[in-house]
Amino acid sequence: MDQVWIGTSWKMNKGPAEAIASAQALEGFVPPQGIQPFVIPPFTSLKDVCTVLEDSALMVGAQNMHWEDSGSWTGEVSPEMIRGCGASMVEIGHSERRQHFGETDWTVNLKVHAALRHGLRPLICIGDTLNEYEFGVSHETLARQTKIALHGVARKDLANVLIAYEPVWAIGASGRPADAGFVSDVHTRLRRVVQDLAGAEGARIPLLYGGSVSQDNIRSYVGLADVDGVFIGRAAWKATDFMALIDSVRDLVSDKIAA
Ligand SMILES: O=C(COP(=O)(O)O)[C@@H](O)CO
Repeated sequence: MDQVWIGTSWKMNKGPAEAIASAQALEGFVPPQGIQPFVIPPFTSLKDVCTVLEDSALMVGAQNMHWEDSGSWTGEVSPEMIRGCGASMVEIGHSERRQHFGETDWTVNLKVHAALRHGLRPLICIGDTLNEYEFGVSHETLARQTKIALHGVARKDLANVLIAYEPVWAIGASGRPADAGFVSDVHTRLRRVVQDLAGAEGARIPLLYGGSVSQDNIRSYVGLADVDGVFIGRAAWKATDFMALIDSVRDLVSDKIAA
């Protein structure tokens, strides 16, 4: 592993003024060696945040995207529009979009192809529901979501793909953080899935964990061998908290990179 990814999505929070202020607070941040930080603001601030963070160490992404280049898709945003704002990443298939906005494994696949076609790095979110977890079929669900998301993707493009395992039951104020042992098991199995799909290229896809990550538990996830980063919500919305979370795993990351 050559780097650890630590990012936050601001979800539907921060209007333009607050988003710019948060970006300005992050602008001069120098992350510890081996950590690639990223922020994912709402669309209304995407261009402004990209401008503020243009020469910074942070990457910027969008929270969603349509798969077509343009057309009569009222309310949607195309890959070119996102590129035009200056973003280099795009979050695809977050469970909140699957749950509330009809996102399916198949639309995730279309969006992954579109992102790669347009030079955007897709951050593919996969996750098991509480029912799936309790019935013991999490691994089947995650393998299915991963295989469909990556279906037809050329091996050379896999170097630009990120996957975040985010149990639906772990996300948000009512979620409970996943046990590190369970995350380790999931990631080890996911590693096998991507390796079976795409050999050495698949084996290098960064696998992040997300869901109620906080200052109390971040080290338990980042310390795991098959966890290549974390994707954080609430606990990282304040810029100072985000930077503190990153700083708190400095030693773990340098050990990981050296290993
Ligand atoms: O949803 C996510 C995690 O949210 P938490 O508030 O940390 O539970 C993840 O996608 C980052 O936005």
